[in-house]
Amino acid sequence: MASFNTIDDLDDAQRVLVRLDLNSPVEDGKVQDNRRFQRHAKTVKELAEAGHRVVLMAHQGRPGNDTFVSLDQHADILGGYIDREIQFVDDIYGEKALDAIDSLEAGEVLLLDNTRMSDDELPEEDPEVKAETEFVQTLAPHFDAYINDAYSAAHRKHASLVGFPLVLPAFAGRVMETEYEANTAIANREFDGQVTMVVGGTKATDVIGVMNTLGDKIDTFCMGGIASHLFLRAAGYDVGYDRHEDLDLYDTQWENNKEIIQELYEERRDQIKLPEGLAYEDDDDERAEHTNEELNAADYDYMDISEATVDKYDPIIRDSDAVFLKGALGVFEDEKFSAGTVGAIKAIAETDCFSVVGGGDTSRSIEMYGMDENDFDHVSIAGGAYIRALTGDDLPGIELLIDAAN
Ligand SMILES: Nc1ncnc2c1ncn2[C@@H]1O[C@H](COP(=O)(O)OP(=O)(O)OP(=O)(O)O)[C@@H](O)[C@H]1O
Ligand SMILES: O=C(O)[C@H](O)COP(=O)(O)O
Repeated sequence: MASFNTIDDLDDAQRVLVRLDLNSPVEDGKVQDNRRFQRHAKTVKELAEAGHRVVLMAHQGRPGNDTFVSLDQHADILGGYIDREIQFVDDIYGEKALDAIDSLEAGEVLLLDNTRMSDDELPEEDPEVKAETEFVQTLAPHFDAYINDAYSAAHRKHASLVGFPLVLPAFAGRVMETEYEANTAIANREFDGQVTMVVGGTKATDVIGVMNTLGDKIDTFCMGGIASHLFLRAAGYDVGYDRHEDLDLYDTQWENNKEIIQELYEERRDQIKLPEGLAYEDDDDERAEHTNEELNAADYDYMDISEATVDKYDPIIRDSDAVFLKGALGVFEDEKFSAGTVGAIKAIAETDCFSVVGGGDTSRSIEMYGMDENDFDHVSIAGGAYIRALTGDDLPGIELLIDAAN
């Protein structure tokens, strides 16, 4: 396996700039604690205890979304995991940020504000272009080393991820190391028996990517979440349309992908298991269900797969030698709509198979519903990056760390 330098290779008493992925669900303006904080805390704690001056960068949401918030709450949550204060500055590379960076003492930790508040961060561009941005050029001279711990964002060519490795000595953090090793090993692994992929969540392109690339390696796809609605629509059912102007879950994804969804559905009909029905909230705020024939996209938001679908997927999972899950099968954050996700995850946990659960949001369901990370071979805090690793795609953020080591 190709390799990179890690924090074991750092010189003593360095000024380190560390990229984490603390991108989290936000409910009513409140950032929700999750496994990303817990995992990254290990890297931060180790660096601080070793006496480095530690400056952290991370993103949250995207401009225009209601999850696009400042990182002040993130500093408190992360600090709780490492039992030391994490200072926060509401600036990224302006005078305020540079003053705070330069006054840091050995062993102290400072979090800069949401990297996506800088116009230099988001457009996906080549590393050489990102390295020339004001963002990178202003911050880099204040540091001895750059550490990338953001495996789950390594598929993005953003300034904080691909610009710095060209101008500073670059190292991998502990999360980067662990996820890279686990996901690369998984991508190359062969299984004797049945291999099942349970796919859900909100990002249809992730699901399509996996089906296209791994279609011959995976025996069965059990479908839930938004992607299942789009495939049900390809199968002729009345579902997968946007009902809310402010929530673009379906129409754009359908417009951009309809040919490929229809083609995949035709070509792989035996492999693709679709829901038998979907659940919605009735007038008494209770869970109710429609069979596929009863689906009515004009009047209902469908938020989970039906109980009959849970029963259909259960034996498929239990008969498998390997199960990969990416994305939730329903809106598990609301207990009423957790049956699909919890049913699948419980069946995986109880089966003696090789199992991987992936997805930043999805992996939260494990603790929420009383299960344990140790019930699975690997729980990845990455979503898009995990999918790309499974399909063998290179992750630019990691390629640059490998280049830096050679
Ligand atoms: N029918 C549905 N309607 C609306 N949201 C849904 C539905 N089914 C699943 N979801 C949502 O999908 C989310 C999880 O999937 P998502 O695509 O965000 O991937 P993820 O697992 O968090 O990976 P990533 O790290 O890429 O974000 C959950 O928060 C869940 O509420
Ligand atoms: O949560 C994620 O999957 C990563 O942080 C990447 O976020 P993005 O999909 O908004 O680029």
